[in-house]
Order: sequence, then structure tokens, then C-alpha cells
Amino acid sequence: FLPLLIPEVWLIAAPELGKCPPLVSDPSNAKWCLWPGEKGVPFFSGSGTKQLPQAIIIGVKKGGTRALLEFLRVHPDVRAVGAEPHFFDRSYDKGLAWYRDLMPRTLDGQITMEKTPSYFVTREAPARISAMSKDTKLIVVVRDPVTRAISDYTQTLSKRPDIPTFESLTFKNRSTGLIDTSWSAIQIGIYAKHLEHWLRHFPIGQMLFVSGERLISDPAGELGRVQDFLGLKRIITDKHFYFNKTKGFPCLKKAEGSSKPHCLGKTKGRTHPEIAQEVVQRLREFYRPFNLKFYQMTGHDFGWD
Ligand SMILES: Nc1ncnc2c1ncn2[C@@H]1O[C@H](COP(=O)(O)OS(=O)(=O)O)[C@@H](OP(=O)(O)O)[C@H]1O
Repeated sequence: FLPLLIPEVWLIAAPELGKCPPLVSDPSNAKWCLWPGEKGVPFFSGSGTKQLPQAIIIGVKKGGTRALLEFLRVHPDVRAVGAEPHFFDRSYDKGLAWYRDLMPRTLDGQITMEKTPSYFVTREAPARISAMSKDTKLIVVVRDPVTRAISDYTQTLSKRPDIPTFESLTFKNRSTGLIDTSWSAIQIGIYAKHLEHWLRHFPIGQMLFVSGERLISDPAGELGRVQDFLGLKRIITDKHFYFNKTKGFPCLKKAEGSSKPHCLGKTKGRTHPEIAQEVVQRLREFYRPFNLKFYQMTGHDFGWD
């Protein structure tokens, strides 16, 4: 008697509230709350099954990975985990069943996604992801490695204000201009080196490189490429974005499952410290050959040089 009664309550409550039936507790599932009377779709919002991701945003740290995931989630055929699972780098021993359980439920035709930017620089990640499925689509948001390094440093500085200056961490020897490539902020930006490891396990056509710069200057354009790559209908267009002058970044007119405008939080789009021009110049010289190699490998000039 009771299981029959509960949907009756929802039948009344859901359209009135204009949101999920109150007994459905998973807010990340909100867009799959289905209203009574809608045809061809199940009523119960917990329907669907958890799938391993078919597409992963694997990097790069500070590239714009959160913006890309938040924008993609607007698509009705994309379901994504909000937090970074860090499965292929930190929690691999927990097993694929544990990983799958983190995923949101999906209906037929929907794509499951996650983002963990550290995968791109994790040596074991390519083999591990390929072992899960060699068909996994991989997305890498790349950004000028010099600004990326400064952004990375800015993040660390915000957590530990007592760290040495950017300049002193950059150089092994300031007078010879020798760069400390063991510093992760520098290391991560040597994209060509990291990519080599991925290409041992995945064909280049299974990877999409998104420009972090264009994701800011033309989010709809980059989202168009991403939707094509994922085999999705181009639903996310320039109509979904507006430029927020206060934030200084594009924001969503309506966030997923909401009718309100949405910008990313305060930790995205931080003000960077001023770095001496000669330090920036030296770093540009350092990255140039790696960037050119990366352009060659991807067939795409990102315009950093
Ligand atoms: N729309 C929008 N709003 C705010 N910020 C945006 C946006 N698009 C890209 N970005 C850039 O994203 C940078 C942070 O990158 P990630 O999200 O990959 O960082 S993280 O690795 O997950 O910490 C972040 O870097 P910083 O500017 O250095 O904070 C932003 O420049």
C-alpha cells in the first residue's frame, strides 16, 4: 500500500513546487526529476544506472578544467561528478566498483564524466584508464605554461603565504638562469613530455585539446568543439553565457538545475602576483621548444609563443 501511496504524494507536490519531489534526496540528480505526465521518461528521479565514465577531463591543473566541466554539465546528455575523484592517481587500489559508485546515475544515451587535472601528469594514469576502457575519450584543457605556473603558484601562496617568491622557486641558479624543472609548477607545463606517455596508450584522435585561453575569450566556440568530440548535439551555445564584468570572466546565464546566473567561485580567477618581466621572459624561452613540439603533436598552434 505504501509504495503506491508515495508517488501519489509526489504527483501533487512536484508540479506545485516546481522542483524535485521532496523525498528525492540527491540534488545532483535534480535535472532528472521527471514530472508526472511527462511521456517516455520514468517518473522516479533515482532511475538510471551508474556507469564508469566514457569521457574524462584529465588536465591540466589550473588550465580551466572546472569551467569546462561546469559548462558541460548544462548539457542534458552529460552527467558528471562534482568533486575530483582522484581515482587513477590516489585511489586506484580501491577498485573500479568503488570508482563507479562515485558516479551519478545516467539514462541511456547520457555520458558520464569526471575531471581530475592531476591525471595528465600521473605516469600510471594512461595505462590504468586504458585498462578500464581503451575507448575512453580524454579531454585536456591547456593554458600558456607560464601563466599556468604563476596560477599554480598563486594557489599555493593563498594556502601557505610564507612560501618563497615565485622567482626563487623558478631558478636552480639565478645567475645562470637555470630553471628548476623539478618544481611541479614548472614541470606540469612541459605538455609535450606528458603527452608522449598518453600516446603510448591512446591514439591522438581520442584526445581533445581545449584552449584555456579560448575557453575564456570564446567559451561557446570551445564548447562547440567539445560537444562535437563527445558526439553530443550542439546544445550549449553563446546563448548560455554572459560576460560578468565584476568577475572578469564568462559565466553561465543559468547553472545546471537552476534558473539563476552562475559564475565560478572566488578560487577561480585569482589575481596573480606581479612577476618580473625578465623572469617571465626566461620562462618563455624555456618553454618555447616544448610548446612547438606540443603544437606539432596535437596539430594545433595554441599561440603562446
Ligand atoms: N569562466 C571562468 N571563470 C573563472 N575562471 C575561469 C573561467 N574560465 C577559465 N578560468 C580559469 O580557470 C583557472 C582555474 O583552472 P582549473 O579549474 O583547472 O583549476 S584547478 O586545477 O581545478 O585548481 C583560473 O585560473 P586563475 O585565473 O589563475 O585563478 C581561471 O583563469
